[in-house]
Amino acid sequence: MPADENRPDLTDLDEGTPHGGGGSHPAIAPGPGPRALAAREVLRDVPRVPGAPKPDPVLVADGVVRRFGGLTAVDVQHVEFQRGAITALIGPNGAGKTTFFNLLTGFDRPDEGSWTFEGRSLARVPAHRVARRGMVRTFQLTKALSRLTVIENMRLGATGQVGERLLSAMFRRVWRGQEDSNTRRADELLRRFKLDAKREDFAGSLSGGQRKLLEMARALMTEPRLVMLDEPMAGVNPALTQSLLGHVKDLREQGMTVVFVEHDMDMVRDISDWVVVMAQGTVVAEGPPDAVMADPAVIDAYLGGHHDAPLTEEDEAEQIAAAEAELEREHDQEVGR
Ligand SMILES: Nc1ncnc2c1ncn2[C@@H]1O[C@H](COP(=O)(O)OP(=O)(O)OP(=O)(O)O)[C@@H](O)[C@H]1O
Repeated sequence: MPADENRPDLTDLDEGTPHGGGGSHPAIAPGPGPRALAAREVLRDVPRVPGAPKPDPVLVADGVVRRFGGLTAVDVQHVEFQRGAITALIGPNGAGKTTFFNLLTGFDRPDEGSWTFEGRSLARVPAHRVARRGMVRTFQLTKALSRLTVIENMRLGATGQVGERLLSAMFRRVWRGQEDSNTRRADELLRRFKLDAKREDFAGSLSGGQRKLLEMARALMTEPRLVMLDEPMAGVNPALTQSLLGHVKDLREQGMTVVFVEHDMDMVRDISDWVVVMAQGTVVAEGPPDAVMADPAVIDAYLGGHHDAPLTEEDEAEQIAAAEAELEREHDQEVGR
């Protein structure tokens, strides 16, 4: 996404917003459900440090490194995601969140590292197999998928996930033999996501929010246990925000684990049980939303680490001398010397 769009308001980072209230979005569905309460309770005593062990981790990554030429985009030593919880992965632009998502879900390969889902290694497992094992991610509707109808997109979701171009190319082949049970499931999901009226419309004609709902509904075709959402709020207008948040919370109430990347701090605060913060490829902080957002290390990461350190006397004298010299130069120019 373009830099700076949807960036968190830093003034907002250290102010607690009451659950479900305030912020740029309308209030969301009332009160946390039983699984939300259970997830928060189970995470209550987890140490608030990067790499903290979780009581029941469903996804665990170790030493995952991805370099692009000279740039190390991801260098995650250790991170665990708690089963049944909603975990937000946040961080400034370029922190490596999407790259880390791509690595975990088999859309990209790391230079180093290992990770497991439900105790089984996923290293070198391609994306469509990762999906069949129960871990899916949403991905944006590209032009190719926009030219298919809503129901066609849903049927493709049932195939697991492969590169989008291939997905689109596979469409005709996949279409045959898939009609019955998959279509039933697709129609059920479309009803649940209130997209049934759009069944025969081209996906490209949907609004931003409806596309996000379709992405989520499509990801559920494989009956996953872990759903990874990449910026679910990007491009969603306020009218659909509440519905989207409700659906994400509903995934947790149905027993799924959710990990999402998001810049929208209201959403992060409202629905996350736990927040993992990345900066410059590494995990720099972890904890419950309000604690993380008040953490100086997090604010520092968003500010780029350029906090002013106290000046030494020498530095101060140097700065004053430089400023005086500058003033003198300006004065000389003014008087035409
Ligand atoms: N295919 C690529 N080739 C080269 N550099 C890449 C590639 N993909 C990502 N990068 C670089 O890796 C770094 C991490 O990018 P990534 O998109 O993962 O960050 P992000 O935290 O998801 O950022 P944003 O919040 O802006 O989406 C950035 O410096 C980016 O420019």
